[in-house]
Amino acid sequence: MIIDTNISQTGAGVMEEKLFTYEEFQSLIDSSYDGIHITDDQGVTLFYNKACEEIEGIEKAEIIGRNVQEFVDSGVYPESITLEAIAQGERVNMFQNINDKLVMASATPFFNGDRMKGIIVNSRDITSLNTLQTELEHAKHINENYHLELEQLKYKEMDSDLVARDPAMEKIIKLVLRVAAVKSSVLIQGESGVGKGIIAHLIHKYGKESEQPFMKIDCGAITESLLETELFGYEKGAFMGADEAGKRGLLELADGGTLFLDEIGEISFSMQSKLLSVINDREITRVGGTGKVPIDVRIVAATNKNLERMVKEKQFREDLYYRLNVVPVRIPPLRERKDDIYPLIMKNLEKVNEKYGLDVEIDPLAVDILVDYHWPGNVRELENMIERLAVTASDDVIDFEHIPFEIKNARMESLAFLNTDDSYSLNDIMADFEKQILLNALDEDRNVGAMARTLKIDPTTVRRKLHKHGIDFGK
Ligand SMILES: Nc1ncnc2c1ncn2[C@@H]1O[C@H](COP(=O)(O)OP(=O)(O)OP(=O)(O)O)[C@@H](O)[C@H]1O
Repeated sequence: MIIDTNISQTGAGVMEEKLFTYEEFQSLIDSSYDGIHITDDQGVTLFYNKACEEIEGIEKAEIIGRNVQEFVDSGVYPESITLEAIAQGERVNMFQNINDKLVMASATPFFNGDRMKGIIVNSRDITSLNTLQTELEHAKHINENYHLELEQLKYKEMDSDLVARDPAMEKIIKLVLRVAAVKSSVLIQGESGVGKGIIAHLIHKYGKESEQPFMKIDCGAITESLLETELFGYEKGAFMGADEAGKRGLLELADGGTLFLDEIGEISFSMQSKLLSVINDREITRVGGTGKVPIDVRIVAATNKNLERMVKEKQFREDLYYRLNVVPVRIPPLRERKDDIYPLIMKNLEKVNEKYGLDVEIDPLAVDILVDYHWPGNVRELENMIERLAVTASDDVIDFEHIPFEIKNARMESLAFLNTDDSYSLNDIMADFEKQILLNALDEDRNVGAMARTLKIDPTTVRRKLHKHGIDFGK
């Protein structure tokens, strides 16, 4: 028992067993939260409840007795689920955009024997569900960001010496905090003095193994045989002059923690193979020994060389490169993160003042010039420069005249182009400017692709312009 097979527009004979009067039935379906829309087998509306009025924005009086096709024709319905169910002779489900709402609808034919008598459509406004889901996702996103920001606040408090004010550097810190949480190998690339060492420390410090040892070795600073014994250790009597008791290598000493391989681009091919076996097998053999010692170390490597190019030129093993470069971190040179320069100047001035018991200040014009400078030696050069300026400044103020000629000159050179004389045409000035800009963007690697990205022009144009200005750019 629900709907009389003699269902009609007037509602006469609605209930088979007269459990409800027509009015009772009407108020029953009106109390439904879902929209209920009943039509005959042609799509003419017989019932239309209150929820439908709210969802679809159509008044009952307007729709009763009319064919739903009219509402499709007038654009109220994008398409009619009722007509679709009539055409198919079976239930149809659909999501529809009606009345600026997202509506989930289901149209079910009802029959008298084999003969279709009409269609009943149930509809539900799921806009709010959708909004809720979006809000939930948004909240999750905010939550993640808060988490990261909290981490960053924590790092700012703990690493008050580390400057990362520029958005480029902030991005790196976010990445570093993420990779710190997992044990993947990290390859840090960047010019000399950009802070690769400081970032390697940060990865260890924020990792789960921060209580475990952090060991560092500069692979470029020692001979191959020394590097081998330093890394792998040796058994007693392994070679002449060896320590009687043998020695544990850094890979063993860093067990459970981090081994920082600085200047990884400097290691020989045979050393590369040995390192690759260690990473693959997670065990080592000491020099002069035969036994295997298991190790569990996170490898962080750094280089100022272009390892990718070295791989292409067969100077670095490709398999080792991929093993090390699981998470690549590229630290931009200081000239590409100008927002860091001012805080670095102030921080270093404060450090030098404290170290030598000084009270030196810096004149704003001097700051301007230092911020404008392209710092080829990056943060290390800046640190040294501030120390030098602070300890030699007369009257406790670093002034314009204290700034070394080469730094002032770099700025003057660029300004000089603006001083035209009769023989100097606009084209000459522009050409000189262009050349200077190209020279500034030219990195140690002479990488045309990187230059193109920095200058936001295509590599062919970079090549053409370098050629035009007679700048040597390798390949
Ligand atoms: N973001 C920074 N904030 C504060 N000091 C920094 C920052 N980056 C680098 N430094 C300082 O600059 C100096 C050089 O940094 P670091 O040795 O980490 O550079 P690097 O890239 O490893 O250099 P290299 O390639 O020559 O080994 C260090 O004294 C370091 O403390």
